[in-house]
Amino acid sequence: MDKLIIEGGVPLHGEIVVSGAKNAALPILCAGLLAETPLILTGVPELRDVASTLKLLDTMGVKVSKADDQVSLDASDVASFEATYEMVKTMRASILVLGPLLSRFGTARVSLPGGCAIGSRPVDLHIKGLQAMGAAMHITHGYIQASTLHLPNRRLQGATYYMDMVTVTGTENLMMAAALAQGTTVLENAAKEPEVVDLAECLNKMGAKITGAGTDTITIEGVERLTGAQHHIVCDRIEAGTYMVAAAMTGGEVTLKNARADLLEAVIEKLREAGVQIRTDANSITVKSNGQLKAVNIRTAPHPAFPTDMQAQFMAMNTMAEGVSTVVETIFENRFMHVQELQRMGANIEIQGNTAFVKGVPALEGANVMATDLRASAGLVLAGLVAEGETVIDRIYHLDRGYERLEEKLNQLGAKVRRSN
Ligand SMILES: CC(=O)N[C@H]1[C@@H](OP(=O)(O)OP(=O)(O)OC[C@H]2O[C@@H](n3ccc(=O)[nH]c3=O)[C@H](O)[C@@H]2O)O[C@H](CO)[C@@H](O)[C@@H]1O
Ligand SMILES: C=C(OP(=O)(O)O)C(=O)O
Repeated sequence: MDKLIIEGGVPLHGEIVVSGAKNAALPILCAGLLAETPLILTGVPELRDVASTLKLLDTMGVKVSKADDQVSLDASDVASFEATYEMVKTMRASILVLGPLLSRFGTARVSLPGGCAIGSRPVDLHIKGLQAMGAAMHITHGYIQASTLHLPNRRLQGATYYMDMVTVTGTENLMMAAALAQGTTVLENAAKEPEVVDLAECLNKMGAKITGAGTDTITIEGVERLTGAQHHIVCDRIEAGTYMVAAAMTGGEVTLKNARADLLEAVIEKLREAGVQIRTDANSITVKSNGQLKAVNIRTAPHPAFPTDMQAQFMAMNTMAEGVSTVVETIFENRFMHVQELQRMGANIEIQGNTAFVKGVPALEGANVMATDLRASAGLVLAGLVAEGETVIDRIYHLDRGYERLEEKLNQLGAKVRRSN
């Protein structure tokens, strides 16, 4: 199993290009199922989750071709309407095929994702939303079995649906389902994440009629068919945020190209509060720090508030900052798996319920640590970059799910990172 070995203590300097967003690419690849002619995507990151999604689409009969960051999907001959347990367990975002399959083909069989390291992660709102649109939904043997065969013209029926929690993939699944429904769907208390907006923009290019994406009410006027289009995936704000924290912690100066400050307001605000200098323009962000940071309190919440996907990285930063901070996780009940590992590196952290109390220490120490989920692993990499001596991170396949060419990009900035097996 691959390990990452990091020699800490090198300030990062230079420039890197931020990749396309994993969390935009995955739903948009699934949206390819909706199109009767080829969908062409650029800016698709080279990630394990993207490879898993392409494999899943391939098993359904979608013709997939890929060259560098361009992916072309031809869903004119889909023959299977199933996402098996084997597929869904490697990547829970596979649930995103449910809405497209059901609305275009009237039938879908998708394994329930179940929980994961960060929490229970139910999909009840995806299911209830589709039921509100008239679908027959049955859960049997761990699978969601969905059908529209009893509905007029076998089409989902537009509905108004209030989601009682803000759910990103739930909003995306229902938006894709509603795109081909008969009549108008209104999604209330919808997720406002930039990746939802990117999906809506792609769907509109494919012929959908969606307004309000990026606000908490999204209106989707169903159309009879969707066609292919060309779309460039929005930049990965979480990847950008992770490198921003890396520059801040190591006391360097890093420019991120293809990064959008308007998608990172809460993160930028907190870094400035920590004493980091940040300059932005339309398409890039420059972070400069002397490595002397002040601890900052964090509370995760749906966009535009502070993202849960940046919580572990800021926790790592707080461990070496001056002062005491609280980190409150309100989205996932178990997203503190990095804490025990950071403690192994000398961090002073105490957890009470969904709050971590972090007291900055003068220095972290390199140690052997274990990656447990994607962003927890990113937090450990950041800690390793400033720790004294060598940090060895085991189980880095988690990182490969979401960070394109991580060690290459870090080394480009002067870090000393290598992979070994
Ligand atoms: C592929 C992708 O885009 N993943 C992101 C997505 O995950 P994902 O879409 O799975 O997360 P959700 O936004 O759905 O989850 C938010 C909260 O709603 C709850 N919930 C969700 C659905 C549901 O049917 N019932 C329910 O109770 C969850 O348990 C959680 O407490 O948003 C998360 C929150 O920003 C991010 O951490 C993930 O990186
Ligand atoms: C939790 C994440 O991804 P997923 O929803 O795919 O598990 C993430 O991107 O941090």
